[in-house]
Amino acid sequence: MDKGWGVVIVAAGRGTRMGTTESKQFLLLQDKPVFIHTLEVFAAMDEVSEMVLVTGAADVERCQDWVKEYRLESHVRVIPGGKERQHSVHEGLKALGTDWVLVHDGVRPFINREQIMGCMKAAMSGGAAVLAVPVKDTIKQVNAEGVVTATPDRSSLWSIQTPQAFRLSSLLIAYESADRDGFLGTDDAMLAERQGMSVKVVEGSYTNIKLTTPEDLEYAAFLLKGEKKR
Ligand SMILES: Nc1ccn([C@@H]2O[C@H](COP(=O)(O)OP(=O)(O)OP(=O)(O)O)[C@@H](O)[C@H]2O)c(=O)n1
Ligand SMILES: C[C@](O)(CO)[C@H](O)COP(=O)(O)O
Repeated sequence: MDKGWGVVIVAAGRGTRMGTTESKQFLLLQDKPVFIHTLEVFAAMDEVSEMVLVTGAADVERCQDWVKEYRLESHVRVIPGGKERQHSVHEGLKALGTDWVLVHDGVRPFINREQIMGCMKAAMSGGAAVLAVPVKDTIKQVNAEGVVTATPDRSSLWSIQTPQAFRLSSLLIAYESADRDGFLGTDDAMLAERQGMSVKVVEGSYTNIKLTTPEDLEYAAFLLKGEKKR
């Protein structure tokens, strides 16, 4: 029997680039913590059978309280993460018992069902898929002296987002291999690519931002106002 889809939402980072006292995943957007906005999108999907929220060890209890407050306790388990994003994702993967997995950043609250479904469908036909958008700027490679060394052809460059979708057993093998080799990647697909897996890119939306630096909060408030009007 197909054991369906599990979701790992990572929210164990410190948000150093945001520079706030409170970690960015716990900041309020229209009175609701950022990570709750994110959880609610996945919790509303019948296609999702298991969901794990990975947070800092010191934040597990207050996250459980928030999860109860927003009536998500039947959907979400809260577990402690690790030092880097990759370690947190690995903890989440080990906690799941599904056939397929979506990995998503807790600080990308503007994801929607349509984009998630696109990613799931592409993974089920090809094994792995990531949401992404074509880059809008010209990208240059620059050396330590601040001098341009190359201008890659923009038509082949994409800005990679989450969710990223995989067969759980394959991604676990990729994570174990990275762990053994001391390899640290900046997204989940990088680890799958190391195993020779083919990763399909699914075009998403420029509004699926990762809250990273202070100006992102103003844009997030603007986006949320627009959502409420619809
Ligand atoms: N040890 C870590 C580090 C990051 N993350 C999560 O990974 C996502 C994307 O990471 P990023 O934006 O880099 O978050 P931070 O590490 O918190 O930010 P910064 O690098 O500015 O400190 C976030 O939801 C973050 O909470 C995590 O679960 N565990
Ligand atoms: C996984 C990710 O969100 C894809 O864009 C991103 O790579 C996370 O990177 P960060 O260094 O943790 O911001």
